[in-house]
Amino acid sequence: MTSFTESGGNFSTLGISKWLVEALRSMKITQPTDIQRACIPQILGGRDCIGGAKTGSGKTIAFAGPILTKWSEDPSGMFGVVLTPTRELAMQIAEQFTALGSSMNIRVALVVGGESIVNQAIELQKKPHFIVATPGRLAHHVMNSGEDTVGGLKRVKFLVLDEADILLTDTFTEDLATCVGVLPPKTSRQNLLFTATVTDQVQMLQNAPPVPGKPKLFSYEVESMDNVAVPATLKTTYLLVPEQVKEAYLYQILTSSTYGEATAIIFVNRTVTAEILRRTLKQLDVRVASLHSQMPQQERTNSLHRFRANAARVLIATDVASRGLDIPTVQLVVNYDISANPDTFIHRAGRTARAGRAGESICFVGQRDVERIEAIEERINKKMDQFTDVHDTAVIRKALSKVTAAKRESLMAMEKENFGERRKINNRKNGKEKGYRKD
Ligand SMILES: Nc1ncnc2c1ncn2[C@@H]1O[C@H](COP(=O)(O)OP(=O)(O)OP(=O)(O)O)[C@@H](O)[C@H]1O
Repeated sequence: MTSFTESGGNFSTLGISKWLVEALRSMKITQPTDIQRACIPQILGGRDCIGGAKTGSGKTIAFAGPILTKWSEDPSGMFGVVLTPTRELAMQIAEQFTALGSSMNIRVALVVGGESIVNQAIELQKKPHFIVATPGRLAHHVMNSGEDTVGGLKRVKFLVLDEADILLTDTFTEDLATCVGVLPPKTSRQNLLFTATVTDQVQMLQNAPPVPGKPKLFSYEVESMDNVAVPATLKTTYLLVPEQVKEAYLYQILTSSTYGEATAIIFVNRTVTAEILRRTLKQLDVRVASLHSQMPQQERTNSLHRFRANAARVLIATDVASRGLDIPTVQLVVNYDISANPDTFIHRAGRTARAGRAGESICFVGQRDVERIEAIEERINKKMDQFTDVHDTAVIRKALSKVTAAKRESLMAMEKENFGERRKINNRKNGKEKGYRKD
């Protein structure tokens, strides 16, 4: 059974407020998914909650629904804080809260890196109902602003860690502690953790002893019948590709009769690869945008807008785009590079095949990637099929020479613009790029 199978009940019977049921209905959301059905009543009942469910299965409404219901009973002061690992995901969640709560005049502050600190402080002083933030930037405000700006945090009723597994890694420990340090004590707030990949750190919290004076933690993982960790509607394939001709294969796929119109995200491991690919594909007239941590925030935001609006149909991205982004039109995810962490595959591939839709993931496999693919197959409990839509001779004949020329020009332009040097300076300023930056 998938999370999108209807199995009775609706949002009203789960306890969601009438105004919010209406708001959901206007978005054509009427039947709760499994994770929503399980978690909403428990959260409304005052329990902390750890929710694990596949990508695209509706975790956001599983927490937004009950929080907004509770808030509307007493819509004053700062009510909740939602923390996420990336800026773009924070933007998306802030937009969702704003859209859902618009009829109730909700005020949502977005507090993320790369945007004006002063403007954010002004927003915080206006006492928004909700703060959606990346931990680094919220920690900055906590440490550098006065009571008038962050004092309201002392009274929030809810803390949400979305993509909890990554927020519980070392990268975020310090900032998370700073943020949580100014919230009310654990016993006086509800803590909600959601993730598609329940890691050992998340499990440790599941097994934590009960907090005296607090309802027992509710921990729920949606079980799939087949035990497969990716959506049932996701087709997973691999393609053996020699390192030197990866660009040509990618170009061939993106311009083939099957995928020539497809909306696609291409995941790479390094910002420099993203930049080379973006420039190369642009020269070859593919409508392309990119998203990585070496871009100024305004460019990141513009890129994502262009991609969402289909002004670009291919997005080249590092793992800043692998978590949570909900772009229903994405049909294809290419793992151009394979990540060393199998969970990363789950999140990347999860940018397609969302909410019961079909989608496809292709992994480019070089000689050194074989073990990584095996680890992914073991993690997701599913064997990938071989991708057969592209043929070597056709690739060589049609694509290689023009792709090589376009790549050469791209590299020359990047050298002229000093891309590598700028990257090193940025890395020194921000801590080394690991897909996530402390922002
Ligand atoms: N009950 C529902 N009925 C129909 N669509 C829904 C329902 N709940 C959520 N959706 C839609 O499903 C999509 C995926 O939801 P959401 O972004 O919350 O997934 P997620 O589980 O958080 O995924 P990820 O793990 O990738 O962050 C969204 O477009 C959302 O609007």
